[in-house]
Amino acid sequence: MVKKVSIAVVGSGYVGLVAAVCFAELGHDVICVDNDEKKVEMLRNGGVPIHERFLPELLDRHRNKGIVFSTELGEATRKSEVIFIAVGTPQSDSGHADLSYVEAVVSEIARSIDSYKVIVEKSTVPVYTNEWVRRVMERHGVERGHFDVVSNPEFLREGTAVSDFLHPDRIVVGADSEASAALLGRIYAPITDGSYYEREAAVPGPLTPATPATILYTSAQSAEIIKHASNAFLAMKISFINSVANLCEAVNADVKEVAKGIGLDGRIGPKFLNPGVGYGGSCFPKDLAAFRWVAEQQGIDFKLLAEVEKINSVQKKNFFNKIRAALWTLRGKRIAILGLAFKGDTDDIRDSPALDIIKMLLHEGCVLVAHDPAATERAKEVFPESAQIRYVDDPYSAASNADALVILTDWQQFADLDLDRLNKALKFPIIIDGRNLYDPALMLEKNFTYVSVGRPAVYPSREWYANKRLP
Ligand SMILES: NC(=O)C1=CN([C@@H]2O[C@H](COP(=O)(O)OP(=O)(O)OC[C@H]3O[C@@H](n4cnc5c(N)ncnc54)[C@H](O)[C@@H]3O)[C@@H](O)[C@H]2O)C=CC1
Ligand SMILES: O=C(O)[C@H]1O[C@H](OP(=O)(O)OP(=O)(O)OC[C@H]2O[C@@H](n3ccc(=O)[nH]c3=O)[C@H](O)[C@@H]2O)[C@H](O)[C@@H](O)[C@@H]1O
Repeated sequence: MVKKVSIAVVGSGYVGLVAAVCFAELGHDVICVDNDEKKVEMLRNGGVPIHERFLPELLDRHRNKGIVFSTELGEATRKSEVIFIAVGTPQSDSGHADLSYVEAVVSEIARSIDSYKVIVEKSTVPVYTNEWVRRVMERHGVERGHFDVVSNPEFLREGTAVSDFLHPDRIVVGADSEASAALLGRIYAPITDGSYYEREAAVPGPLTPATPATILYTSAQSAEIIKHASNAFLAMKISFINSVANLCEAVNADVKEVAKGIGLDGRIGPKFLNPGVGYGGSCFPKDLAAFRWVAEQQGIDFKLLAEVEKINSVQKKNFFNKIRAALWTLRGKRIAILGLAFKGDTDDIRDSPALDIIKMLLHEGCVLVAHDPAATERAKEVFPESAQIRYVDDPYSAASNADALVILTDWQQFADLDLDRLNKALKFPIIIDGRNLYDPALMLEKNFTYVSVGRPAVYPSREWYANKRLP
């Protein structure tokens, strides 16, 4: 039997909405608050603002039962035992995290509080934010005994957010009081005691009743550092393999083989060793900058982080140069673009490397025809349709009569394309693949010029060219 906790989640973005729905799925009573009235209206009326697997089903299951949507933070504060803050913490001009949204929420909580509350940092924040939250509460006249502050960072990935949330590698709870640690323990109990995984309609994932989720209790500062250090480490792994990929290209080695060989070492592991067009998204770039700032503030020169960022930025330029090298000149060339989102399975284009590369191509005077299974509408807000860029509904229309096709996002749909159809659709069968979705040997067999990342390029044979009458 779940011991219900009444929870307010502030922010209905990727993290807030997924957390709120998952807390309802775990049996708690949730009020999800956002100050964006349109979004709240949409959520109340059955809309789903983000592309995330399992989210529509869970929303249907819990809407107006376990979860309600509201714009009233004061009321939600009074009705809840625990308030999770999941608003944005974007990068400011000087690199550090802009915590003004967090501060605004804390001030509102302080103005509304009427009994003991646990305030939880769910947003990614720099170390000592927990201390600042306490100070803001006190400045508003709330006594320390009336609240606790906990850091409970979120590790979900977009695209697999619901399943990540309900099947986490770990739950980190940075609590400085026993009462608040116990309350957080109660919230996550169904997944730490395994009872959730016994349920018939439980969201599937790797955890089972016998191997439930692990909860790690730390100090608030440690929890804050764990979040930044985790993202920085993952970004470092990507920049590392991108550098190895560049070396592989220079010596005719295959980075896929190399990554497999490295990843089989249990101390390294196989994940996050896919080279590509550089990492993007709303988190790695901003969290790396924020972590670097945190280190700087403490007088620590964490040079490695700057190098990770530099490698990432150069990787995008390297890939653009590959496109140029494959096409010789770019002005007026018609290029099919597959992928706009920062990675597959999401409609999120924030800090998408695809958009950076599109910008470079447009700057060179290319004519682009782009397709993405979910992110097109968002991309149109950045690059509105014009004589230079059009958006189409399927990959083959994008390829039709194009001088080359460029793959920028790792959607499974792009890995499953009919290569014969694609070859016929393109004016020249040239693919520059920033996500290594195809086996070069197969591409050779299918008569493509195929350039990928960290692997030898392949070119159709002379006989094939001789038999093909070029348009
Ligand atoms: N997107 C992701 O995959 C992950 C994000 N995070 C962190 O979680 C935090 C939130 O990220 P996202 O969900 O991506 O942000 P988001 O930008 O998608 O959503 C933030 C939401 O907060 C709302 N909001 C802002 N101020 C508010 C206020 N005063 N009252 C009520 N609502 C308010 C906004 O209207 C928006 O709906 C960030 O710190 C991020 O670094 C952590 C793990 C994963
Ligand atoms: O703090 C956050 O917001 C989240 O940031 C990342 O999640 P996310 O940004 O959703 O996506 P990832 O799957 O980590 O991918 C990030 C970027 O790295 C790229 N990537 C990833 C893996 C890889 O091997 N190679 C690679 O280039 C992706 O294409 C994407 O552009 C982390 O993986 C989450 O644990 C974390 O909670």
